[in-house]
Amino acid sequence: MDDLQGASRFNRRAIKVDAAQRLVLEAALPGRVEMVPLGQACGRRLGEPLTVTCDWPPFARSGLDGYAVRSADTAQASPKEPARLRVVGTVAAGKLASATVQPGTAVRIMTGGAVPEGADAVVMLEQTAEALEAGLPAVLVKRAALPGQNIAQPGEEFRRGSVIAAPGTLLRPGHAALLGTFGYADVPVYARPRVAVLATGAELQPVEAPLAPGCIRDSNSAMVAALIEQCGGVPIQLGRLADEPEAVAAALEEAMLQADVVVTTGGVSVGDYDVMAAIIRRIREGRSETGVEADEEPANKLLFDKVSMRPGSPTSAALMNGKLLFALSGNPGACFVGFELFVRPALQRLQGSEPEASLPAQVTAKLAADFDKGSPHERFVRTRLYVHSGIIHADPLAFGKSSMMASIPDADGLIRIPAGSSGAESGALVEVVLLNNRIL
Ligand SMILES: Nc1nc2c(c(=O)[nH]1)N[C@H]1C(S)=C(S)[C@@H](COP(=O)(O)OP(=O)(O)OC[C@H]3O[C@@H](n4cnc5c(N)ncnc54)[C@H](O)[C@@H]3O)O[C@H]1N2
Ligand code: MOO
Ligand SMILES: [Mg+2]
Repeated sequence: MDDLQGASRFNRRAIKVDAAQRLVLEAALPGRVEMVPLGQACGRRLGEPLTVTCDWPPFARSGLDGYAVRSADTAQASPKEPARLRVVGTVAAGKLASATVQPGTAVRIMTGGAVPEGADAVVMLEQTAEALEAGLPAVLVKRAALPGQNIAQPGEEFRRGSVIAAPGTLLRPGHAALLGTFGYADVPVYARPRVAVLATGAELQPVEAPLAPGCIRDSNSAMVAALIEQCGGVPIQLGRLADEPEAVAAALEEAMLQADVVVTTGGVSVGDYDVMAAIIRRIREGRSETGVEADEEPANKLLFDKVSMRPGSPTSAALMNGKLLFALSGNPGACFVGFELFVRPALQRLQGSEPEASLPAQVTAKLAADFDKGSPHERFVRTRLYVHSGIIHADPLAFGKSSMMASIPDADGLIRIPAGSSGAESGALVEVVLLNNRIL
C-alpha cells in the first residue's frame, strides 16, 4: 500500500473544534427546496418565507354560545330588571344570520358564528333566560354587556401579508395549525439531504454474519444511518469497503453521484491500512484527479485532517467533487462524537438552518462526579444529564473510551473538558454539548 507510506502521513495539523465547525458550516450551504403535503411538513425546515394570506379572524367571530346584542340595549340590565330583547334569528358556525340586529332585538349565536350586522357584543347563554314577547321568542339579558365583549375582531390575531415563518424554521405542530388556516395544502421545505454511509475496514463483517476470528461486525454503519435519520437526512447505506485506496476512491466517486454528503467510518489514522487517510491526503496535496476544478471554489479541498479533541482526533473533512466528505474515526465512540460535532451541524445547515443555530446547543451543568482527564486535548465526555432542584447535573458515564460503545445509548450530552486542564471536580460547572438539542 505505497500510497499510505511516507512522511506526509504524519504532518497533519490539528485545529480546534470550533475552527473545524466553522469550516464545515462555510462549506455546507442550504440545499434544494421541494413541496410536500402539509401533513408531512412537521419536522422539516421551511424552504421559503410563508405569509398570512388573509386577516385573521376573517370576520367578527363569537367566542361563546349566547346572543348577539347591541350593548346599548343592555346598559341598564340587572338580574332583577333584565333587558328583554326579541330574538330575530339564529347563527350556527359556518352560516350567516338572516337578520341584522336592530335596537331591541338579539340573534342567538353559536361559538365560532359570524356576528351579525348591528350587534357589538355577545352575551353568554348562562347570563340569559328564554322568554316570550307578544307570543314571539325573546331573551332576558341579566347583565349589561360591554361593547366588543366575547367577539374576536377581524384581523386581531394576524394581518394579511405578515410573515408566518422564515426559511430554515423547523416546522412544529403549531406551524401546521397556521399553515392549515392560511390555505397551505403544500409546503415548501428543504429536501432531506441524501447521505451515503460507507464503512472501511477489512475486519468488518455484515451485522447478520457469525463472528469470525479477528473480525467484528460493522456497527458504525447502523449507528451513523440512525443519526442521519435523526437529523432529517436520508441515509444511503453503501456497505463495507476493503482497505484498498483505488477501490475506495472509486466507491466514493460513485457515492458522490447519488448523495449530497458522504460519511465514511474507519481508516483515518496512521495505520498501514488506514485508507481514508490516504484519500484525504490526496485531496490535501491536490492530487485528486477527480472532478472539475472551479476557478474560485475548488471542487476538491481539505477542510481539516486532524482536530484537537478526544475522542476523534483523526476526524477529517473535505470537499470532494464539490460534495462534503466526512471521514469519521472507526472507533465507535469517536465516530459518534465526530458525527455530533461536525456532520449534524452540516446536515442542519443543508436544511436551511442559520450557521450559528446549526451547531449543537450547549448548556452549563453541575458535574456530579470527579472527572480525571489523561490527554492534553479538549475532551468530550459522554454523560447522562438530569435536573435536580432546577439545576442540570452531568453524571459522566463509564465505558467512555473512544473504542467503547456501552455509554453511547445512555448519553444525553458531551461534557467539554477544556484543553490543558487535568479534569474537573465534582460540583464544578461544566459546558455540555446537547445531543439532538435535547436535555433529556
Ligand atoms: N499510532 C497511532 N495509532 C492510533 C492513533 C495515533 O494517533 N497513532 N490514533 C488513535 C485514535 S485517537 C483513533 S480514534 C483511532 C482511529 O482509527 P481509524 O479511524 O483509523 O479506524 P480503524 O483503524 O479503521 O478502526 C479503529 C477501531 O474501530 C473499529 N471499527 C472500525 N470500523 C468499525 C465499524 N464500522 N464498526 C465497528 N467498529 C469499527 C476497528 O475494528 C478498530 O478496532 O486510531 C488510533 N490509533
Ligand atoms: O481521538 Mo481517538 O478518537 O481517541 O481515540
Ligand atoms: Mg486505523
